[in-house]
Amino acid sequence: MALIREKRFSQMNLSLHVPSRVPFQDAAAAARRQCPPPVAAASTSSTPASRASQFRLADFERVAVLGRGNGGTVYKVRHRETCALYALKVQHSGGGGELAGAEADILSRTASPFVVRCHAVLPASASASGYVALLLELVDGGSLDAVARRRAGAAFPEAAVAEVAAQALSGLAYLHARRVAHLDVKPANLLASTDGEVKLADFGIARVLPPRAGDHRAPPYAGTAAYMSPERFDPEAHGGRYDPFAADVWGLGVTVLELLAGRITAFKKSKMQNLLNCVITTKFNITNGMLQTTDLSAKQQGQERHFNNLLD
Ligand SMILES: Nc1ncnc2c1ncn2[C@@H]1O[C@H](COP(=O)(O)OP(=O)(O)OP(=O)(O)O)[C@@H](O)[C@H]1O
Repeated sequence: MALIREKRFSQMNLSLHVPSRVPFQDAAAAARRQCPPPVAAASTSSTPASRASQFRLADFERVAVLGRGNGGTVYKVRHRETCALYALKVQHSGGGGELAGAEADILSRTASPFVVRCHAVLPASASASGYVALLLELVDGGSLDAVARRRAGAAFPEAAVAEVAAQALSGLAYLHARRVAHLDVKPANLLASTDGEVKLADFGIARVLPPRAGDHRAPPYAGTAAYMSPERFDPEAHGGRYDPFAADVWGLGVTVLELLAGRITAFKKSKMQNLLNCVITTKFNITNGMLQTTDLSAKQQGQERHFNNLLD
């Protein structure tokens, strides 16, 4: 419970120490530059995260702060040479370096339109000692949490939630097929673009799990309590085991309910499963808490972008 309290407390206090100075120029310098209209670097770029040596922090100038979390600060940055826009997640070395490395390691295994892309890991250098930064694809609409806050508690239209659910499930299906469990699925970790794309982000506590059937021993307690399934919230009462993949589906279920209701609601497991199966319009299917998919591509082609107007 102490860990739960610690996590809840840290979630309330989003102004935890993050570096106030990072070694790249700020918006004033950016404004002096002659750049064409800003474009985000292509999410389908062939730049793998492992080619980190191509980029240095000094290659970027800061445009704005996109968000702050427990892991660090995320900046909107512009590449000086190409003027391409990125998100730069800067983490402090007090444990953050290791975490950023794990996050980068997982992101470097992924190349899905439904998962935020990591273009490079920018390691600490002599001039930037203590900082580790992930150079991420910029998702220009921000998190669904922020979108929901702008709507001041108004529920999302069902068609928009269906679209969010379908894309998030596509991301989870992709990850789970590679044995990656996200473990922190919630509106704050789903990013939306003004083009209507939804992407899973923040792999700070994600895990690559060994190929083994059945339940896994519960990973160390981490995540966001409100989005945890009962067996994850209290593993001891469930034999110390839960399925991390089913836990992701649960987190998405709570997310869907929250977007539909405009707040977190109480529910039973069966209700969650029925709700997800009703709201999703693709061939996804939730059976016994697990995500089943068939013929992803056929359904993806038919997706509509219902929630675009929410981002205005
Ligand atoms: N690629 C991105 N494009 C646009 N905005 C982003 C991007 N990545 C993160 N953000 C913004 O920054 C915020 C914090 O990012 P993120 O969740 O990755 O940080 P964190 O420190 O790991 O957070 P947490 O404390 O929830 O674990 C997000 O909620 C979002 O608003």
